[in-house]
Amino acid sequence: MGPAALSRLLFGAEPKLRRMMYYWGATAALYTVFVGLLTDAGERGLIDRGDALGLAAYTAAGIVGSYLLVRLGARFGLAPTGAAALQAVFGISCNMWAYSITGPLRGATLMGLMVVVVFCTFALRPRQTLALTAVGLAAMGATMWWHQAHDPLHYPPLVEGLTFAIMAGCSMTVTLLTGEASKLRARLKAQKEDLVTALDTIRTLATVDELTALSNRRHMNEMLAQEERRHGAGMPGRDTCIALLDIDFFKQINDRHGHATGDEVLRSFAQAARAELRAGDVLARWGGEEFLLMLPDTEEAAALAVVERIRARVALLQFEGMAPERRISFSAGLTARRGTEALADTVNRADKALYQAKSSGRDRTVVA
Ligand SMILES: Nc1nc2c(ncn2[C@@H]2O[C@H](COP(=O)(O)OP(=O)(O)OP(=O)(O)O)[C@@H](O)[C@H]2O)c(=O)[nH]1
Repeated sequence: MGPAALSRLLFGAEPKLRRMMYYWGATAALYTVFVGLLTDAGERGLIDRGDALGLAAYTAAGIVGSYLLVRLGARFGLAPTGAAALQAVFGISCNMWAYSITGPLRGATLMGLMVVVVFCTFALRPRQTLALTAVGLAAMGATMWWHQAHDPLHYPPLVEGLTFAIMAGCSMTVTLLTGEASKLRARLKAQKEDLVTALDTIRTLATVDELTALSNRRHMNEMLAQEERRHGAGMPGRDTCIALLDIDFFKQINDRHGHATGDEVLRSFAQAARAELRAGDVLARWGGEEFLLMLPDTEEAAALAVVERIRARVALLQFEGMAPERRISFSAGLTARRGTEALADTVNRADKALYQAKSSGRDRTVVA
């Protein structure tokens, strides 16, 4: 099994789960350092060795338990927030235990509570973090109270009281500050999502014709340049055909039936033409009632067949308010790219052919 497969097995493949596993790894490393220090203090006789080993075993079991909780929790319906809250409660219990066995070092163990608070801000909402901080303070307060009541010689009430007040002040401040940071992060995330949506809209506006949903002229120019690059890059060059299609007597349609019907004709024309194209063909609205069709890797005869298929389909279109015998027709100029000429020159030739189609009676395709 390769390292990637092993990592997937241990930490899952889903990005959110992997992030939670990463937090687990970081906290596990921190616990290991704490436990290592406490065990060392036990070896040096600063604290009871048996107590230190007991806490080390409890922490090790907690690390394994947390791993299973995060890795497998989702399978049993446990939300990541639930897993994080349980880990935080475990962290608080470690803190209570550490405070109780570390004698003169106990003040330093209170730093652990800060770690729990900061950990929560990554996985929980600010209110939930505040609630867990309150639980942590209550738990530590109870621990301190119990010790000063049962062993006032080693846990002087005044020292315990002051220590508690300092700890409560600090952890509340940290909770509130990290809460603000969380809100800021959430705001940034929302802004990022808004920007992505706005960018999507801008991209659509820049490339799509609003009325027909075809590519617009700007996008078509990009596609022409891309097609030029494709051939320029030494790809086996087959024919690229360009056709310009222009609806006949469109002004009449607008004048007689209104602009809305004119728009409807444009939309239906686009839909009908698109239905006859392959995936690689590109149809764009080139101007008012003029459309540019690019057919890559297509011989002239095949391109002509496509344009005539479009003509047959367009002729079947019917519009409300228009007599059934009033057919929509279009004129077209079609040409194949010659050698390595710029596609702009091919388009110009198609334009001239279109002009000929118009002047020789319309409803026809002239091949240049
Ligand atoms: N409804 C509608 N009309 C448009 C749109 N864009 C351009 N037009 C109209 O299309 C008409 C084009 O008219 P002409 O260029 O004279 O062409 P034609 O009437 O089709 O004549 P031939 O091309 O010579 O057959 C103009 O009246 C434009 O106002 C649009 O988006 N919607």
